[in-house]
Amino acid sequence: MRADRAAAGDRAGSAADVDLGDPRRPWRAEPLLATFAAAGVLTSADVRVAERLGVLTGEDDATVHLAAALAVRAVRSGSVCVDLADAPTLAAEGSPDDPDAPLPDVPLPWPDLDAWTAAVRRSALVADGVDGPADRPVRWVDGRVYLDRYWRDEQVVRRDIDARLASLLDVDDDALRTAVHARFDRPQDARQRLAAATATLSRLTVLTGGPGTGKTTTVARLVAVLRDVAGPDLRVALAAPTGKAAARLQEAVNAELDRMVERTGDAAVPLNARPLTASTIHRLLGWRPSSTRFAHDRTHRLPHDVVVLDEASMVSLPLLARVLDALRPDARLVLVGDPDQLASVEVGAVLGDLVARPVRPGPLPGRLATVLPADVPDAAADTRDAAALHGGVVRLVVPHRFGHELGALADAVRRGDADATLDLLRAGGAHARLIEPAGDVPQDDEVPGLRLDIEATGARIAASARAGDAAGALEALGTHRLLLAHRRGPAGVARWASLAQRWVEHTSGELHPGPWRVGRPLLVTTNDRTTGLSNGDTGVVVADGEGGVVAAFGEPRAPRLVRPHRLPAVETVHAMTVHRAQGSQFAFVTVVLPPASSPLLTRELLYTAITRAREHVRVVGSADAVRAAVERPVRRASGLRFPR
Ligand SMILES: Nc1ncnc2c1ncn2[C@@H]1O[C@H](COP(=O)(O)OP(=O)(O)OP(=O)(O)O)[C@@H](O)[C@H]1O
Repeated sequence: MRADRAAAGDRAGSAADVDLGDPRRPWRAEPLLATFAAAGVLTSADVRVAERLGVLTGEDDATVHLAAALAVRAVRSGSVCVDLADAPTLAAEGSPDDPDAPLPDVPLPWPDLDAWTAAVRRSALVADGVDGPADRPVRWVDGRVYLDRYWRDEQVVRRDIDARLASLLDVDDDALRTAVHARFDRPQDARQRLAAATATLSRLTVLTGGPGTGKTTTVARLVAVLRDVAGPDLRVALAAPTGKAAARLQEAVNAELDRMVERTGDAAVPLNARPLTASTIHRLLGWRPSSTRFAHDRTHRLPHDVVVLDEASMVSLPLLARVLDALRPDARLVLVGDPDQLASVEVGAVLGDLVARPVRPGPLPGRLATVLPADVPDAAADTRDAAALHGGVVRLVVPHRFGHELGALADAVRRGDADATLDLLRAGGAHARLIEPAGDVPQDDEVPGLRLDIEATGARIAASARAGDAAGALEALGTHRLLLAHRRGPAGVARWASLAQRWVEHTSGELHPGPWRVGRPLLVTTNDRTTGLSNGDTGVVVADGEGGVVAAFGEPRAPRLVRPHRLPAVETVHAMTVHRAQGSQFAFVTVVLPPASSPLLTRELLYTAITRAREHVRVVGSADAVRAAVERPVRRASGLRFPR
């Protein structure tokens, strides 16, 4: 029906009226854009921005407006740009930010690609090519259409990173070799040695690996190597995209440094200013609530000699561009993360791009071969990892923590092997399990084990919370977590969280009725300077032993206690989205998958969900849904994977 209305508008040759009841749809738009909006490909905002840009630049060609609107849509769905040749396929896959929107069900009037490209390139709205004018809002480069500001961020990243890789720092090979072998002395440490040597020699290191492959351990020890080689006063910054990830990084790095001191003695670890602190990337850059700019930028660089960014898969393209702007050209940047996980909720999949992009041959592999000849991947046997070294990419491959089955399962998903994934899930065993519901969406009585786990976790949390044992309550909070792809709908957080709440209350009863019920699991939903709590932090309300209550957050080993009246906005957390859970791990994870048709169901989503589990994962979903997820890698368009 929407398409009929648009077609009617088309015939009239004037602005079309489209679905007045739906706020996402423009109620008046030019016919071509109205048709795409009616089909759910564009939203009202996409159309409005494109039409406005047309007015400002005097461009009245509707196909150019369509390209601009698709560039806005691309950003909304996490892509940096839209490839015009690919646009029809992408549109047919539905809208990732509105999974409930229907897929286009009528053939859409896509312009002829050659004519469309020619119109875009000669438009006054568009800068044509890398050398096109700097004052146009949209840019076309090799078939890709960008909103210009994202193209500029992409250029910052591309140019800065290429410059970083073009030359090496002045380091004494013998000192480096000695330090690296001293800090990583086991045979299985080969890749970790390589990472530490890369971080010392190169101004860019990309340290990747699946869960438990030793990334954080490597960060701690490479800081020690750097200080051994470059001097104890080296200024090191540790940062992560979220407060929770930063807290985890700080804890893990300092614990590893303590272990090193235990092993080798304080004198052998010249680590000034220990313990090291970690912050969010925003805080490191000097985020100011009243400004759109960070305190540190090209004109006021960060003082650090080394910046380590953990959980780099969650870093957006614009944020990495701001980090590179703020970093001194001679400072080292170490990006650490797992590129197979879900990318940033904002624009870009920059870690994945840096791992996948073709790089020019650089000096690093040759130098590493001199320093650590036995540890450099063999170009004949390990082509991919050997070539990646030119880009500063070191991949850790030995899982040290993961249970055997969980590692194999995560690997099958990562490789896109749906049959192997289903076989491993169906084989059951101690670490993984598949529960296949009768219908498209699981009903609560189809997962009795889930109810028992949620009740048991709730009871453990409540028992510790009642006893005033904050560490025990936080420990119990990490026992089991229910994860979902969607926020709303039958397979969404809202429905499953309220079910979980009913189950928990059913067993434990209302201990202390009201908002600060003892044992209530909390999720912080905003950043708060006063308490230092960040969006995504989780905690528990515990008894304070004096008849009152206090909320406990952070790591069980060092709980942070905050009185309820000082808390920022919080929610009860019985279930969360997979996105939210990124950067956290739980002993036991249950993930409820949406129907196979959901555009949110992707390989990265399933991989991220599975790898949140330390011991066991239960996947609730149809075989079709598992297959759809494994076979659908997220496609985020970006120019970084191309030569220019
Ligand atoms: N070379 C090694 N040999 C043996 N054990 C190691 C090695 N490197 C790390 N480990 C151990 O493996 C476990 C996981 O290491 P670590 O936490 O550094 O991994 P990670 O990749 O950061 O994991 P995640 O991404 O899941 O946080 C730790 O217990 C650590 O002590």
